[in-house]
Amino acid sequence: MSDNLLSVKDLSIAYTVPGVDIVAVSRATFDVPKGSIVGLVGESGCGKTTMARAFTRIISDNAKITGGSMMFDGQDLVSLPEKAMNALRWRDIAFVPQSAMNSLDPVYRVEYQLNEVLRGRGGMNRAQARARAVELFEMVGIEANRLRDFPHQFSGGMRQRVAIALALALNPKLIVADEPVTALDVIVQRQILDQMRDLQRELGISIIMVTHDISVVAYICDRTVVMYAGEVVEDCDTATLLSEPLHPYTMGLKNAFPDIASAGSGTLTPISGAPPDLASPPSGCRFAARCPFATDHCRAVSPQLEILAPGHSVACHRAHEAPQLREQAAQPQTWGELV
Ligand SMILES: Nc1ncnc2c1ncn2[C@@H]1O[C@H](COP(=O)(O)OP(=O)(O)OP(=O)(O)O)[C@@H](O)[C@H]1O
Repeated sequence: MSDNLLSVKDLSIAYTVPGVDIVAVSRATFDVPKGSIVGLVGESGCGKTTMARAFTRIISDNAKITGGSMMFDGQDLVSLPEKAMNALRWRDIAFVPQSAMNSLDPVYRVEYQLNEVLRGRGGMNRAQARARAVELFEMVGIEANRLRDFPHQFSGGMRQRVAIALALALNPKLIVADEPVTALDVIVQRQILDQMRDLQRELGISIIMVTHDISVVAYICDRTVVMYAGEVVEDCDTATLLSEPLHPYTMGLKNAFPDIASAGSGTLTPISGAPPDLASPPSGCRFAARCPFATDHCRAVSPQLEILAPGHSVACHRAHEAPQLREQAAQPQTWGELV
């Protein structure tokens, strides 16, 4: 029996827009161990949301999974018939979308929206649904008398808690949360992340946490998958990833974000430049144009994701030189304008 709840292997997802194919996710490979929080981190546009949505198979009409597998509890979500996939949604895999306002309809009271899931999908009767709604609100720290409120009557942080309550409604095994704390101030972020961690431990569920902010993964994730331009470039337990990153992009991300636990002190060094256009990515390493350590070989040949140490994969030709590169990466001048 595998210790992984989800195993993603060589997953590719492409969007078709007139005249071009945008490969938003390219041969992504990583595992989500049972009972763990796994972060998917990378800059905007690197394919995190596309991949996160693929786990529920609710993707845009112009998107297509073009290869690979997603083994969830013994079933491949890529090839699962739609009826079986639909049965898994909410019950086994629940999604918390990027903005809680997107998941809450402003014209309906929150209890009505919980009922849609509890009664509509969970088959509960009125009394069972009411009891479960009260329980869910207690779990996320909101008083039950607020169930009759409309979404606009809640603060941003509370709306996010409601979205988490909705995701927990039918006791899923996996919650996929897309930037669940991004729009919130750092104190509320910390409260919500603490609560997600407590609930995850209490219920033994797994969470995939999608974020552009490495301080969020540092705060809450057991493992972290770093994505760049549609590819997984590093995958490791979070403590090792932060203390001994092997990929220059991970080293750069670490310098670019404040520490959530210290509420943002210290100097930040951004990675200059922008990710490549996914409609025509470069043939070598996709990060080469922004990497202070790139060589001609990096620009010419795409590095494969390889296991360099137990549980630590990286896609970088210079990963074996990481200790020296880390020292240089810690200097802000290393990340000055690249030509
Ligand atoms: N419906 C769509 N049609 C065409 N291209 C799309 C569509 N949705 C996303 N893309 C493209 O796919 C790529 C990956 O986008 P995606 O939203 O998955 O990235 P992301 O890392 O989640 O970024 P963000 O945090 O900004 O949402 C981007 O180049 C984006 O422009």
